[in-house]
Amino acid sequence: MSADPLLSVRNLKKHYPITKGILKKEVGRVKAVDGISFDVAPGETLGLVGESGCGKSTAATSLLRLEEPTDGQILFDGDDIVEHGDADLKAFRRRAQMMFQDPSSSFDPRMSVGESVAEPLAIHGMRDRARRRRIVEDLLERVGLSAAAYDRYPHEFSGGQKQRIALARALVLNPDLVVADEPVSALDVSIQAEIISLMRDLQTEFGLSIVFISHDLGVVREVCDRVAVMYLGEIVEVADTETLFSDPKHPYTKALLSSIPTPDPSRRNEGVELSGDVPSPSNPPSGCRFHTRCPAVIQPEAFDLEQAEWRHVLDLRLRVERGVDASDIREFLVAEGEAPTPEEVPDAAVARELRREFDVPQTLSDPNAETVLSDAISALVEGEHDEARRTLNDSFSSVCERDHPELESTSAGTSAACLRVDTERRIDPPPTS
Ligand SMILES: Nc1ncnc2c1ncn2[C@@H]1O[C@H](COP(=O)(O)OP(=O)(O)OP(=O)(O)O)[C@@H](O)[C@H]1O
Repeated sequence: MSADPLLSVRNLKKHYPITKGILKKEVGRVKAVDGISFDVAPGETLGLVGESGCGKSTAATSLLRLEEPTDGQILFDGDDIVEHGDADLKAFRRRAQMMFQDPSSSFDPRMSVGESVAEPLAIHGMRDRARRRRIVEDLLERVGLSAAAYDRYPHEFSGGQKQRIALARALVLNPDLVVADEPVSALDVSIQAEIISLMRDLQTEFGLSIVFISHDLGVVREVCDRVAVMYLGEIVEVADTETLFSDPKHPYTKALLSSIPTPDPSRRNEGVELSGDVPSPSNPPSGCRFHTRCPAVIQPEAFDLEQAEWRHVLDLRLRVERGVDASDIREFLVAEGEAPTPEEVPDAAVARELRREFDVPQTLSDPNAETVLSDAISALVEGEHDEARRTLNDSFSSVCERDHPELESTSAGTSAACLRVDTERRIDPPPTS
């Protein structure tokens, strides 16, 4: 980015307290946004993408101070808006607007479209009603509606038209920044394309910076100059859009990209499957937050397992840590007709079922790893849960669980927070020219 950034977010955090009892004692925190940093240049569109619940909307509302951030700096044109008092905050709100996903709930049904769009002008002190009307009628035309829309009511318009009206309202104060939270997700695909094209035209016309939030990578590719990928409250990769799509570096970005439907039949089976559930932001995993699901999670140097095999072994270990009861497996095998009673189910069948459940091969490709695993499984089958857990933990732990990766520059000239990227960078530093 050549120009000074319009917006610089540094280590932004938003934690929500989890409270209990009538005294509302804090018993934990949802780390919805947990230390994100990024810049947006004048006239640039930055995409913020990630699965549902990763903290995109919280990032949006916190960076506009619609909610108070827990920590961090938000520099807008060089001033930290976290420090702003009421007057400065009001001045900032003229220059930074928000657009929401659902156009239907964005409008007061009792106010005419014109009154709704003109409302920010009135709030910011424009008393002259006729002048407000002129500005709004002009804007309604620029978003592809007619000036006559001024006196009509929101229910008379379709979803796409309402989003045009929402755009007019976001632009009425001639802002420098618009934060758009899933602005086209509620619309039909054909209408989405119209609104995206309109946003682009208006961005050029108004010289706007946009933070564009979406879970839809296809839309992000259409709209954004650069993209920041979020996972569980953190940014894991930042790249210009074309590089992100052609040369993603973070395993999470690769998985997100591979889930986009493709019409090319030869590429349909390239999907990277993510294992495991999305962990809770109130208790995020240690080290790299993605290690519980990452297909590229690093294995201990002592072993040489196939990558997928290692992933499954680690899944089994993480599950054993939470508790696996061999007697449940015995009951299951009785139901499957393996034996008449749980006591009669052979130990070997329990061990086989446990491996099958986690897609772990009946014999691992690395004999040393196999010895450890079979010892641990034998302990588990005999009800020695702690012993099994210790054996697995001693041998099958990953550096990804211990070390938290920071955003580092990659060989593609982008940034990613992954220990593999860090290793690659150290082995093969990018040219410094
Ligand atoms: N007011 C709140 N109190 C407690 N937890 C919250 C609050 N708002 C959001 N969260 C939690 O913070 C996390 C991030 O939510 P957020 O809505 O920012 O994610 P998102 O990526 O925008 O998801 P979506 O696309 O589904 O809106 C979620 O676990 C959510 O449940």
